[in-house]
This record gives sequence, C-alpha cells and structure tokens, in this order.
Amino acid sequence: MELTISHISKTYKKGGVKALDDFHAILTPGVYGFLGPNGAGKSTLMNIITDNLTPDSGEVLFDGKNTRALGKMFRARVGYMPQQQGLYDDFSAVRFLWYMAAVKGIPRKEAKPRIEQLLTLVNLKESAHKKLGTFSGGMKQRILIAQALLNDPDILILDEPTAGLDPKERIRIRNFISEIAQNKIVILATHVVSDIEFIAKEIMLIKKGKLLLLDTPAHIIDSMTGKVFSALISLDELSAAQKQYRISNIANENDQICVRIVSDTIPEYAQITPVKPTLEDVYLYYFADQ
Ligand SMILES: Nc1ncnc2c1ncn2[C@@H]1O[C@H](COP(=O)(O)OP(=O)(O)OP(=O)(O)O)[C@@H](O)[C@H]1O
Repeated sequence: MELTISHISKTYKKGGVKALDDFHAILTPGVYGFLGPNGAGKSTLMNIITDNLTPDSGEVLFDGKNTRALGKMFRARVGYMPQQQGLYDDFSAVRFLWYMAAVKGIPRKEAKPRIEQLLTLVNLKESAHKKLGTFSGGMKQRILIAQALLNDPDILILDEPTAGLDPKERIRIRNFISEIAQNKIVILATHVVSDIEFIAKEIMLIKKGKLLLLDTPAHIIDSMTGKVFSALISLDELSAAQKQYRISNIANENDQICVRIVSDTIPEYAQITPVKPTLEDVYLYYFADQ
C-alpha cells in the first residue's frame, strides 16, 4: 500500500498565502509524524488528502491511482480526525457514532458490531450513553478517533490528536494510536515533539508549506550530531547568548547557568561540551525563527 503526495501546491485566494509549495512524499504503512509550527501547512495538506480541498497543482495517488478519480472508493478507505471542533455536546457517545456511521454511509448491520467494538477499543464502553458535553478532553479525543476508525480505514489522518490534553492522557492517546496503527498509513500532525518521538516510523518536517525532511527519527537526530552543546556561562553572559544562539534549555547550576545550545558552529565559551541531540533540538534548529 502506497500513498503518494505528488508535488502539491496550494495558495489560498483569501490572503494569498502559499500554504503548500511543491510538497512531495511517498508514504507506506506505519505512523508518520507530521511536525511543523502553527501555519506551516499541515491542515491544508490533510484537507487535500481527504479531498476536502482542491490543490492548485499536483495530485494524490493511492497505489498509483489518482484519488480524485477513485472518488468514493478512496474516501471509503480514509479515516479523518479533524482538530477538535464543536462536538455534538447533546449527543451521547453511542449516538454520535451512529450518526457518523450514517454520514459515512456505513450500513446499519455493519455499523452495530463496529460501534460496540470501537467503544471497547477506545475504552469508552462505560460512558457510551453519557453526553459528549460531559466528557473530559481525553474522552472527547478518543471518541473522535473512534469515529475516524468506523470504516476500518487503511489511511488514518489525525490532526493534533493530543491537543489540550494533560501528560497522562497524552501518553495514553499516543500508545493507543501506536496500537491501532498496524497495517495502516497513519499521518499524525502535531507541533508537539513528544507526541511522535517514540511512535513515528518516519517524521515529515514541514516549514512554510515545504517538506524539509522525511526520515526516521533516528536519522534525523543523528544528522544533528555535532550541532548541540552544553555550556556553563555566567548570568551576565546569558542575554548575549540568547541573542546569538538558539538555546533549547537553561538551568541553574550552582552559581552558573548551564545552557543547551543548538548551533552549526562551536560556541565560543570556555566550558563547552558536545551533547547528544534530541528531537526537541531538531525542532529548534529548524523552527527557532517561527
Ligand atoms: N481557509 C483559509 N483561507 C486563507 N488562508 C488560510 C486558510 N487556511 C489556512 N490558511 C493559511 O495557510 C497557511 C497554512 O495553514 P494550515 O492551517 O494549513 O497550517 P497548520 O500547519 O495546520 O497550522 P495549525 O497547526 O495552526 O493548524 C497559514 O498561513 C494559514 O493562515
């Protein structure tokens, strides 16, 4: 199974923003972390893949076939969880899933066992008849993921699935996505590094509509070797250091300051040591100016 995002460009008429600029990537089963700051073009791309938006140029291909030409056949294989919007607060969880199954044109006979199975999968069986308006942030995210899974999609697109969640819920949702990702192409858009660091097969870095990198987390992190340093400086030096370098962490150490610096060149401090890069450093390296 292969999803080709082939040279997609899109400029919004309103505002004239070039949201996507010749974006090209080939995706196979596994979780793709789609990482970029606000406004980078993530939602635009996901709306194009799901056929909610038309690109100016380029096309999306599923196993070599144009997805617009495949039409309904392709849409039946896609599950989409948009960013949390006004949920149907007065609907119970089970009613919401029935409603979404109808919207997706899933026959009642198929929908019934699927809804039961999904409520168990997302651990909401006991809250099936509670109104969505009473749900916590994590429960809302889980029911939104469940609706994206109603048609047992081959391609699952998740737009910021952990937005607004506390760390415990974040980890839960992350593990849950990892579990359901078997044999699916999962695109998980986020600007939170920790959401994808451990579960992504590959990471797509997007900046101003352009694909900067598409590679495994390990390769991306390795490519930063020799660019991350730890320096001990005095408090007086801190403000100049912040102006000169991208600083990913500041910690007090006795009467000195330990700064973590991301830099192409070795910073000129007396007490400096190269350190192992992390994905957070990568993010800062590419997006410090965003
Ligand atoms: N409907 C629209 N009309 C005009 N401009 C838009 C529209 N939607 C998005 N944009 C602009 O296109 C660019 C890309 O936006 P997009 O929502 O795709 O980014 P994003 O990476 O998903 O950001 P976020 O994480 O904030 O959702 C931004 O500059 C945004 O302001």
